[in-house]
Amino acid sequence: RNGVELRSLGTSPAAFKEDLLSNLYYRRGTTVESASAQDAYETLALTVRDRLAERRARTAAAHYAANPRWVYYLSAEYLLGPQLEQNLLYSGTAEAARTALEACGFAPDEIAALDVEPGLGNGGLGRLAACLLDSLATMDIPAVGYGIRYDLGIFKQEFHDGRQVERPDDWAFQGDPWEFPAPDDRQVVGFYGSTSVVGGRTVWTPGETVLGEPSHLLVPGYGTATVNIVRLWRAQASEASFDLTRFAAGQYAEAVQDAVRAENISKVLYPDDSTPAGRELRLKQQYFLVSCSLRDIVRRFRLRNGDWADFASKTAIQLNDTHPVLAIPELMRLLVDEEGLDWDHAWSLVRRTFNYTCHTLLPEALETWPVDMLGRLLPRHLEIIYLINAELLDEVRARFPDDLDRVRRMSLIQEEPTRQVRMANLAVTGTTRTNGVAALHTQLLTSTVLRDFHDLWPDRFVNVTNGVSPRRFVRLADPLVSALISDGLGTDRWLSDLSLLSGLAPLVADASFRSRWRDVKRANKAALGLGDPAALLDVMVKRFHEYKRQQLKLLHVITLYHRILAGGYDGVPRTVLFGGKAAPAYHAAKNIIHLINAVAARVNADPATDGLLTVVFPANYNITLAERVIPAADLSEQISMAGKEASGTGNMKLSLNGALTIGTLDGANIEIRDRVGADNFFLFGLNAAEALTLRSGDYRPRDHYAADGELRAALDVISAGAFGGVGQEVAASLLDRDEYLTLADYRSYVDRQSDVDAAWRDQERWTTMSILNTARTGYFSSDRTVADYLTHIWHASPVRVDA
Ligand SMILES: CCc1ccc([C@H](C)CC(=O)N[C@@H]2O[C@H](CO)[C@@H](O)[C@H](O)[C@H]2O)cc1
Repeated sequence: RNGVELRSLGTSPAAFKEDLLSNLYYRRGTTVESASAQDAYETLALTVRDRLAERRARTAAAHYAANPRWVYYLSAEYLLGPQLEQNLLYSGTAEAARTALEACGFAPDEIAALDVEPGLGNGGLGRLAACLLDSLATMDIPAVGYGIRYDLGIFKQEFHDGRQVERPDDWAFQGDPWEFPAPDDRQVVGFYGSTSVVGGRTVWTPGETVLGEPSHLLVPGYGTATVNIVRLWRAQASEASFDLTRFAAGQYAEAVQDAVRAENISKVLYPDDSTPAGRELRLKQQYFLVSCSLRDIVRRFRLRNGDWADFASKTAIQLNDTHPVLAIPELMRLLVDEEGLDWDHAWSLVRRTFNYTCHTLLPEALETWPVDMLGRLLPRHLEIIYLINAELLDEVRARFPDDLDRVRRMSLIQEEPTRQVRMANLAVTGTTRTNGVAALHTQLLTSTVLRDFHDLWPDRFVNVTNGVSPRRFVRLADPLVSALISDGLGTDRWLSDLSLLSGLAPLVADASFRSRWRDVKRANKAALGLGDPAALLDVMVKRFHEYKRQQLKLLHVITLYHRILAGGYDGVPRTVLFGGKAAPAYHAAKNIIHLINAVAARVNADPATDGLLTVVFPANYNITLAERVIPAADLSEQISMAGKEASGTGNMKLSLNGALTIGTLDGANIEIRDRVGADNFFLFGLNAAEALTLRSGDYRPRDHYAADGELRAALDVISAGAFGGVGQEVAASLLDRDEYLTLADYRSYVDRQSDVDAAWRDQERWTTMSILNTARTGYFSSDRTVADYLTHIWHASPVRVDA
């Protein structure tokens, strides 16, 4: 644009080294001789970032010229992972960087270890958002991710006497070289206050305002010039908030209290991943994200478009679960109150602009907000929600006359026991498409929690099965298997077309390929350094939740221990690895963590288990650790109660890295099994319908306790306090309630584990199954997921960016 030519940065090692040195001097203000490792890291990051920023400039120019239809992804969470390795790979400068660093006397691995990961998410939902952004850029789709730049990310997990202890995660303490602050795009966000009608228009006068300052990170595409962005908002006090009078009077705390109050909005990520904390600050965070992002989206629309009628055709906004659903009444407010559009026109634009992804089936995870809290914080939005509700219920009454129960169930307002706004109902009502994240999940959504809405608007519901980025979770995490795959296929094009993995299937007949495949897995286990690399590495890594049933894996461990103590043990040597955090207020999950560490201490200390059974639980499971554990795994534990795990994405990452799955017919496990073949999947347990029947019938967990000696022994040893008196409440809740049918699935699970042992003993058979798991799970690429979103929901097209 305006004929300004961008000088392109050289890609040669010499050019890279030259830039690294000049950045060290001019941007870091130090010299090679006196530079610290942190200096080297920051300078390296800037030098790599510059090369991506050059592509970003070209991308922005191409997008401006194309005036395309945009995909905007609104998410309260992003688990982007460490940025350095990714940006070295995507900029093609990994080798040049290593040579330049060594030439300057820096140790590349020491420098890379300084790369912190922005832990701006809890688990599956946050990581999916990051994988989708990676695929959108790789597929040249004009897209922006919007989120919150929390000062403190997901807590750091430490174990003290086996108990989880949470430590604040001040991830940007050293600053973040990858982000671009953009203070000139600040937005003003209002809260509280009141509304009045002036000249037929409603005016909201907020009681307080804060500023939203954006900074963005680059989201490079793989194997293409496109570089999109993710824009993260940080709350700041409006300059007027510092109270000089109070300061002069020595009331220092009071002088800054408004500023602190404002900044608190983006201070910390809420560490819950199932039960909403229901705190007003969380609601403030959600509106803060929505208000800043919609204003920025409208600003961008106006750069190239003048007619509101074009807004929906130029803008597809995806709501990542209910957390950003206030965007629906907020856009109505902007269009009706600020832009003066009439209600119906505004409503049709809003509905055509938004789409909603639901990520859960747990009733307690579906957010509702107290009417009085929402009405106090956002008075105009509550009015708009009431108006939307009135129209909805008119439609319901017209379609299902005299069905008061249905009206009560579908209302956006829950009346009993307290008046609450149902965010999932608002999400379905105010969007064009609602999708689940796996076939079973979408089917259950439309037949249970959202059944009424499916009855009213069946075509609004569509399934889009999750996926994962093969660049992050195969190429970056597992360079050894990536090299072997490229060698086996004779190309590395599989990295942008994962369906090519199917070309590996015939290689199961090639004994040398099988042996190289085994060597890679063993090398990855050795690199992980947890347990004997020759042992079967049995991995369960995910957030702790009783529906995911880490407690079932633990009962299996205790059963194996008992079998070893009993003598004549014929199981294969096994290392059982747990990884994952529990929400700080989720005591049942924290008790399970405590018990796992107590059992591990006992099993690992007992010489009887040497060479047979080891239990490891590395603390602080995050993307960085996942990238080390997943390539090393032989067995993937996906053992949730059927009908509870919406999809799972760890299951996909582990299969793609050649781990075999033991699992239930839940979430995406079903689709993984359908693709890898029943012979290459260890299935067990009740399916969703059977589980629901048992759960809603008179399920008595004690019957299983009474009927199964090994189960009884495992529960008794816990209840007896044999593991340092830890975990008795875990055993008690399994015997009394067992909400997630752990005891009902125990026998089927433990017996299937014996089949795992049998398969492992035949290493050629195991390796064949492992190669077939990788070969047949190309479908679970987030590129395929994005292609499905484009076909069924977003309808956006790629814009070519010249290299
Ligand atoms: C309000 C508290 C809260 C916060 C986060 C959530 C998320 C929806 C929980 C989550 O991460 N769900 C997971 O999303 C993944 C991506 O779609 C799925 O693969 C997992 O099955 C699902 O548990 C629920 C409730």
